[in-house]
Amino acid sequence: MNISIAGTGYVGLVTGVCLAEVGYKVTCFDIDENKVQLMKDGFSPIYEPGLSELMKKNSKQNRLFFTHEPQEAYKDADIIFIAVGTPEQKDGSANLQYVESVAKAIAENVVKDTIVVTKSTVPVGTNDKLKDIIEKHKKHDVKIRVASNPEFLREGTAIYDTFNGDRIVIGAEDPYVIETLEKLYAPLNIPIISTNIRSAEMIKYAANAFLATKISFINEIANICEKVGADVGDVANGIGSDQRIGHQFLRAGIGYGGSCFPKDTKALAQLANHINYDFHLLKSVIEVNNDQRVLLYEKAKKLYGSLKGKKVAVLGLAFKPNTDDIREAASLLLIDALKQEEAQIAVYDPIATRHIQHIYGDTLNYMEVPEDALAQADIAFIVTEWEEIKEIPFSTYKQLMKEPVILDGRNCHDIEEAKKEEVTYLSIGREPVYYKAIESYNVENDS
Ligand SMILES: NC(=O)c1ccc[n+]([C@@H]2O[C@H](COP(=O)([O-])OP(=O)(O)OC[C@H]3O[C@@H](n4cnc5c(N)ncnc54)[C@H](O)[C@@H]3O)[C@@H](O)[C@H]2O)c1
Ligand SMILES: O=c1ccn([C@@H]2O[C@H](COP(=O)(O)OP(=O)(O)O[C@H]3O[C@H](CO)[C@@H](O)[C@H](O)[C@H]3O)[C@@H](O)[C@H]2O)c(=O)[nH]1
Repeated sequence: MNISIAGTGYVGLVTGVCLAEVGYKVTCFDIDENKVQLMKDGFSPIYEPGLSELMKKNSKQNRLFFTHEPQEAYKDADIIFIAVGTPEQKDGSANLQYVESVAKAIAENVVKDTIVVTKSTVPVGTNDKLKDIIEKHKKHDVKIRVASNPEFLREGTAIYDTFNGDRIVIGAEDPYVIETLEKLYAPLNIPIISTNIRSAEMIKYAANAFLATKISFINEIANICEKVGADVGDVANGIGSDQRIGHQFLRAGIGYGGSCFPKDTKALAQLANHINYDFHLLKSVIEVNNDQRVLLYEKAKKLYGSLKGKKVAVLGLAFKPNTDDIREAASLLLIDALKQEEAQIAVYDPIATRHIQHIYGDTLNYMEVPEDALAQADIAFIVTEWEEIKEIPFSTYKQLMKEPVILDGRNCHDIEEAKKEEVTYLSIGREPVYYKAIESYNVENDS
């Protein structure tokens, strides 16, 4: 069975590599020529633990190929996965130009019966549209069948998730398609849920919206905890122990980011809007997240009034650990606000720095180690909970900073430890720890 993948972002490349790993011949196609050359040379264009090794192994064993020629990719394919981006448009809805252009390219190049499977996250009804586009533009008399097969992998654990997913969703109406895809995925040994195409498309948005709802819910509980002397960590543990609720996605913090939750929640709200359904709950989830993302900055403002000229360290730039992705990362909003205030900003991330550098150029100081960012800093912001950032002890902050004022957006440290170590430590949804009154501390305002 020949498999082709259109788009070599996280989803496309990981899917391609994992299917090659279980024995299929896979051709990955991308319109970005440089990216394709990089992959042909054996390098992964994205940071994802374990990916480069599997890429090299399967290329060497002649199961994994890369091309930027659509004809080479599509002509002999039995199954073509569409895995290109569906970014957010100005009004929040999903931009379908990339999936639609893949559909056209498929139509122009296929010469045999093919199943076209959409892995990209697309609004309900898109697969029907793609089928129409293919039918309209196809050059040969071949049968094109379509299926929706949404992807649930997380960045940073994408390979693990692909081999250990909770379920594979196959949305298709044609029994031949269902049977073929069930066979394709059989080596992964993951439960398959078969639905019609529209339900499969909806499952993806509903899953992301539900997880985002859990996060915004716990973040609101956190904000209340701060005001009433409760600890959100204990509360999350207390409610999460109820199996009906579960522990996952109850980590309070500075909101959700990344390439999926922000755009997919907005796209679902827009989808509802288009059918005149007011999705109140989801709109609130988005609003809560927008407020949450500026919380650390607001805490700093309450402490100091103005941040002009303050030396600040931003620890962690990626939207979460184990990825270099900065799409919709909380660090971006924080840096923008700090720049506006004319603070002096030193940033550190184990791997995402170059992407931030691309945006901010020489307006920030880029540090190779976190200690250099902390040296003589007035305030440290913990934005991404990388292991190595979590492991920095309070003693290091004390030793290096002018005065240890730590604003932790990911609740990386223990409150009692902060008290014992005599640092100022403000986190999310937990008791604030103030040490030594900096003259402008405005503790009353914080209550
Ligand atoms: N990133 C994730 O963790 C994740 C997880 C599940 C689902 N998704 C969804 O999967 C889709 C892809 O996301 P991503 O983050 O992997 O994408 P990405 O934005 O990282 O990469 C998309 C790739 O597609 C390529 N491309 C654009 N137009 C093309 C065309 N016509 N033909 C071939 N290649 C083309 C681009 O050059 C790019 O390399 C999105 O719909 C996203 O919502 C993403
Ligand atoms: O308890 C939590 C869990 C996550 N987050 C934040 O939520 C965002 C997303 O995290 P995560 O879900 O781990 O990362 P993604 O790689 O964006 O994966 C999500 O988005 C993908 C793209 O659709 C889906 O495939 C995955 O199933 C879904 O988890 C990040 O900013 C996290 O910091 C929290 O704030 N608290």
